[in-house]
Amino acid sequence: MKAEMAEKVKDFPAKYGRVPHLVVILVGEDPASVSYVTGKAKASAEVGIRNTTIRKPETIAEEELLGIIAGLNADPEVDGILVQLPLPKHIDEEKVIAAIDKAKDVDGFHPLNVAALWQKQPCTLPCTPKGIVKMLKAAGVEIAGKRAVVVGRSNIVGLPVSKLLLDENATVTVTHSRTRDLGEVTRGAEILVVAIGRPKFVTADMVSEGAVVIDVGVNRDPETGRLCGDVDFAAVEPKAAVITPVPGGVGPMTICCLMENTIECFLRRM
Ligand SMILES: Nc1nc(=O)c2c([nH]1)NC[C@@H]1CN(c3ccc(C(=O)N[C@@H](CCC(=O)O)C(=O)O)cc3)C=[N+]21
Repeated sequence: MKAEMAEKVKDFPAKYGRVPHLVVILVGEDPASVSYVTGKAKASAEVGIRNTTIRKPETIAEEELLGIIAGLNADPEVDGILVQLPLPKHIDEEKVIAAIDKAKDVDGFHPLNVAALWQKQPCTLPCTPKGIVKMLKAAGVEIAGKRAVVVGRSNIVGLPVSKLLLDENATVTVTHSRTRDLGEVTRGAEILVVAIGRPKFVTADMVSEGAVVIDVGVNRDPETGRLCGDVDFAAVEPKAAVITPVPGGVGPMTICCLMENTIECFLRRM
């Protein structure tokens, strides 16, 4: 994907006079957030997208952050705005996301983009759910008619990926912390998407032979301190038809979709 996008972007200066410009706002110094933001800058460079990262201290006032967003909204040379989440507790995340121009919302988190998604109208799709469906298709997984089980009901992954799978005509079950007999439900999955944020939560006994397993988790393994997913990969991989690893699966795909969304926002403005 990155090579294809780079090929396309190469022609943009001649065609449009400039390349797409993504602005990432990072508040505070959480090491995980710093590492994700660095990943986004690196991918931008590979694709030929201009990246500006604005770093602000943890103590920034909500008003100042909203002021920065207003400036970026008004800047004709900014195509995409991403505010790295989570934000410090004194800042209202919903208010900040809603302040971003919907046309520059490369995350697809703006309430108008969310509404458009649920109404099947054209919109910027959230990066992780979009990447998951792309991966399934690229791997030749038929989605229509399949039993898909989503573990987790967050606004950024669980809910939107459920909607996208429904749009692909899967029969979707959304499970969560209050689901009874979770293992029984997940064993019924032909496609299992796990996004709950608990290291190695999904064990081999919860997965049926031949299932397609998508692991959205980004956790630290409490024993080794290494990055790990929500799925116990070593135990589940032998049973799965296909499975995404962590690292090297959904995370990099999310970043690719962010690049794609940035290009789409740019092209809509041209
Ligand atoms: N406004 C906003 N948009 C986001 O898209 C967003 C966010 N806030 N806050 C945090 C989450 C998390 N997220 C990841 C993206 C890529 C990897 C990724 O590429 N991970 C690598 C490993 C990276 C490493 O080694 O730390 C991998 O899985 O192979 C992980 C996590 C985007 N998020």
